[in-house]
Amino acid sequence: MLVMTAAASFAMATAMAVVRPEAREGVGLWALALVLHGSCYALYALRGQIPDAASVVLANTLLTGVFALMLAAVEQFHGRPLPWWRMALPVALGLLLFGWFAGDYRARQIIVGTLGPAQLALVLWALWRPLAPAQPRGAWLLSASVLAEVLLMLGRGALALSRHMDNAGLLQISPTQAAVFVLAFVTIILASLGLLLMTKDRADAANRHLASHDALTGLANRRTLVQALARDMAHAVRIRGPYALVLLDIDHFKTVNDTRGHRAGDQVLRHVAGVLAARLRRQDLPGRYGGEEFLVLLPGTDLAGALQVAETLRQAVQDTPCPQPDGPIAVTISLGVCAARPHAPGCGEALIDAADRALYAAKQAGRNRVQHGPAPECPADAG
Ligand SMILES: Nc1nc2c(ncn2[C@@H]2O[C@H](COP(=O)(O)OP(=O)(O)OP(=O)(O)O)[C@@H](O)[C@H]2O)c(=O)[nH]1
Repeated sequence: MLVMTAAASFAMATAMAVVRPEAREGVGLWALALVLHGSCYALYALRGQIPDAASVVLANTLLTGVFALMLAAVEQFHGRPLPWWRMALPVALGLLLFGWFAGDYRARQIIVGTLGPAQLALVLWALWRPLAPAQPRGAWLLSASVLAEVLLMLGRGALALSRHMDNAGLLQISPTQAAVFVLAFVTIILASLGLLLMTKDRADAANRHLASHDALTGLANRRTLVQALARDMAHAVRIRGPYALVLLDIDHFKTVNDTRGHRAGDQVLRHVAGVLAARLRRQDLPGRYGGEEFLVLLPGTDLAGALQVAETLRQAVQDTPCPQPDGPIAVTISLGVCAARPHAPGCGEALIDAADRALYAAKQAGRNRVQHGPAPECPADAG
């Protein structure tokens, strides 16, 4: 069983190194912990055949190193590097105690039963603080495994303390000992899968965000806007409620690119996105519709409300120049507004076309202004 646990640890470490070779989210540190874990159990298995300094002192000290690396891995997952001394401290303490009590199996069980749970409690603390991971299923699996290991070590420590454990040693075959090794085998695998699941869930969430948001401004991208509009239309048709759109475009943006450079142009786009997002209600959805054009969806808003929102946005952009190292860039926007009480799902496209025409009118009228058009005719067959 000891050899199997060692082999499983090495195999799991290899799998983790292969599955996520970038190893930036604690996976590399966790794989290293598994290598130490495998080495520790390999040394346990050689008890009696190699000097006790290796099979007792080194093996048990390696176990404190395993838990220290697990803590470092979880901290790294959360983007908090663990100072080296916090890793070294329990290892140094372990080396001292296991060296001192090298000949006393019961005393060593008491040390493992106190130092190990204390280290693993820190792992759990680091895992859930200050906030639970957004997708907690991997963290739950890891926590349950770590908790089982903690209970196991506490139980063995308590048995040793109450002298209900004879001093025969690690390789004594007993049902308790066998259960302990099976549980240790299972928990290390489940805990490792828990961490892998955490990194996978995080990567999936990042991919979903990438697919639905504009990489430059962080706002919703065109695809998300179109999907949200279709969903909103169905809702607005059902409740026969008002719905409005604002299509806006940065004025003379080409001049910004030409005179201040493309990088400054990108910063102006980010800046305008920030101003829009800061001024809107939670239920409104601003997004980048293309190039230097933004679309704002305003559910439950009539024309008067939409004109008010558009004017607030225009004023806010005008009042907030984009800060740059070589001097702020004054920015203005032109806005086209359209509102309707949609009666057919196909009204969304008609609304965008109408807002586009209003935006064109705003540009023609001199820019830095809001224009609105009449409520559009929706496709007759769509409702
Ligand atoms: N920096 C940067 N520029 C972009 C991006 N997307 C589009 N553009 C530029 O936006 C500019 C749009 O220019 P035009 O369509 O002529 O519009 P404009 O200069 O704003 O003029 P008006 O809209 O009529 O006021 C072009 O120069 C595009 O290259 C981007 O992601 N980053």
